Amino acid sequence: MKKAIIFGCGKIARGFVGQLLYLSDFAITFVDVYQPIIDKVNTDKKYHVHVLGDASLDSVITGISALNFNESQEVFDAFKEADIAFVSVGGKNLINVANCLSSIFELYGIPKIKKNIIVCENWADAANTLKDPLYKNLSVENKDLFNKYIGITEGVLMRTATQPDEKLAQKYPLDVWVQNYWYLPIDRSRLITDIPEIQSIEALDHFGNFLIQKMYTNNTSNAVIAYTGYLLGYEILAEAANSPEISKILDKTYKEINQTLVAELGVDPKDQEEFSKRARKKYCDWTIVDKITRHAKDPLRKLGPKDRLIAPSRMALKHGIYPETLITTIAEALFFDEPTDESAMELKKIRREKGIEYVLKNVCKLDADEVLYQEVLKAVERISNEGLVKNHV
Ligand SMILES: NC(=O)C1=CN([C@@H]2O[C@H](COP(=O)(O)OP(=O)(O)OC[C@H]3O[C@@H](n4cnc5c(N)ncnc54)[C@H](O)[C@@H]3O)[C@@H](O)[C@H]2O)C=CC1
Ligand SMILES: O=P(O)(O)OC[C@H]1O[C@](O)(CO)[C@@H](O)[C@@H]1O
Repeated sequence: MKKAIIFGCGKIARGFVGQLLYLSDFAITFVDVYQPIIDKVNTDKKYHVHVLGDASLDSVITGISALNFNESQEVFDAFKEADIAFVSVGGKNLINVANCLSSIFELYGIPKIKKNIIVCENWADAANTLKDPLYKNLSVENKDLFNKYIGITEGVLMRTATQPDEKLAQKYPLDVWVQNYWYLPIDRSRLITDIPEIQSIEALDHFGNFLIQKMYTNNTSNAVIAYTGYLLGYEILAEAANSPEISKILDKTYKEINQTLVAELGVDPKDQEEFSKRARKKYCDWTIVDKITRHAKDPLRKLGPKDRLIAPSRMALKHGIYPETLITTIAEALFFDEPTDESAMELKKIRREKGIEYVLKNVCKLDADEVLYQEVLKAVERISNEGLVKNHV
């Protein structure tokens, strides 16, 4: 049996990468930092992936075990034995994975067997975000070995792995409810050796800016639906996406996005239009019952300069396109104050104590004299006058 190691044991690790590996006959070792999930994997030794809308495609995943990242010798052994490695921990945690891995390599060396690590995150420049700090911390000798034996590449995640309601999550903590979508393209150019055959994973020769195109189409429009939907009082993403108010906004959003990405990335206009239609269809899909609060979660990350709102808005303005709905969404995201979301509570605290302009400068990293900064301030005033944020100030 082939072996894989997955850093992260969350919804995408278990519910997407894990299912593809299981169906391709791999034994899987998950490595996480959250002990309860590790214990649960090791006790139950199986979990169920529920494919929304078609239960005949469900899998009961077996052949699994889990480690804590602090079990360094065991993590090293599992990495050494693995035919392939994946990472899916949330982009902002990649630095932590990089530090853990470089410490492990410094302790036990770099296995002299060519191996690829596939980074699976919604994060601009995901592969380098892991690779650069990992590499920097290695000794000269290990840097040489790393260059010879380790490839770090990235994939584009287009399957949604939903957040189940509390009762289900408590009863079946390892199970995952996922979109009926399977394709996982990765960038071939950064592989150090061929990858083993895995169902639905394809190494693309012309990967280029695919991750950026996906993030600034799917995740950008997802943010429009989520932050607007939250302020309008919707709970489920598909309800918001299909609502008359948000449908109208989305007509404009996809135009803004498509024009921007055609200008910035040089992608084919027809392809980009089709790509954006698929994104819209996905978020309007009633079979994917998923909470707005999950999609809007972590606004401090999502308002960052390289993330789904600020970066494409800047690109649009640079090309003379006015991203009206993206600007409004930035303003709305500033008021996402879901009490169960730590990042939202932190944002609210900063906003209340230091003001909107402070957030724009320090979270979004906007300059006070740039157009986007001024336009977001106008949008904040507009949505405040419209009464949209009256319960969220
Ligand atoms: N859930 C979804 O529908 C989709 C998620 N994504 C992206 O996939 C990534 C993972 O998302 P989810 O699986 O939904 O998140 P999740 O929150 O369900 O799982 C993340 C897991 O990583 C673990 N973790 C955090 N720091 C770690 C570290 N230093 N070392 C090892 N494990 C660590 C956490 O304990 C958790 O188990 C994110 O970048 C997300 O943006 C992309 C497309 C769809
Ligand atoms: O936490 P993030 O970055 O929004 O990642 C999860 C999102 O990615 C998506 O798959 C978008 O492609 C959404 O369905 C999901 O909300």
